[in-house]
Amino acid sequence: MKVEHIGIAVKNFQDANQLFAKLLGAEPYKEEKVESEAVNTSFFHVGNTKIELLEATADHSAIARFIEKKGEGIHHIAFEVEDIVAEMERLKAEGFQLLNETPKRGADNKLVCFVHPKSANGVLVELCQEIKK
Ligand SMILES: CC[C@H](C(=O)O)C(=O)SCCNC(=O)CCNC(=O)[C@H](O)C(C)(C)COP(=O)(O)OP(=O)(O)OC[C@H]1O[C@@H](n2cnc3c(N)ncnc32)[C@H](O)[C@@H]1OP(=O)(O)O
Ligand SMILES: [Co+2]
Repeated sequence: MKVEHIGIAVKNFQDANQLFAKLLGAEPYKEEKVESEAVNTSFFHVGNTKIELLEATADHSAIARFIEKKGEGIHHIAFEVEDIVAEMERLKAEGFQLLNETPKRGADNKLVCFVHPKSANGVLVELCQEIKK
């Protein structure tokens, strides 16, 4: 398992993209709107992992609610898994609370599932499996 990306909740997508481009010395390799999560996302390569910036596109978005409560900042840690269904079964059996019954389509060509922060010491965890072409 490796850290696939670190998700950061931001209020202003353009400003945040410019700031992280300066910080990392590189432009994002991808920008993608994900309607199902009501977010705009951008991705930066950082070594063998990534930074994902997330801006809410609607008030009901998880990112909007997070920023309202906690302000901008680190939102989640995503782990890359080979078989997301098997990992979901394993975590369920270990007593972790999953936030979706089946994998759902995420950004950057992934199937994703989330683990409730209450099950993970206050950290929102995302599992990601690459969708093979
Ligand atoms: C586009 C896909 C992309 C990808 O990589 O593919 C993404 O990463 S999308 C990311 C945005 N989508 C999600 O986060 C979906 C999963 N999240 C959720 O279902 C909710 O955000 C949830 C359940 C984690 C929290 O929901 P909500 O904010 O409505 O509930 P509460 O405010 O009552 O929160 C409950 C409890 O959890 C704490 N909390 C909330 N968010 C986080 C967080 N990101 N990290 C840590 N803790 C979090 C919140 O403070 C509450 O704790 P309490 O002690 O009761 O205050
Ligand atoms: Co993510």
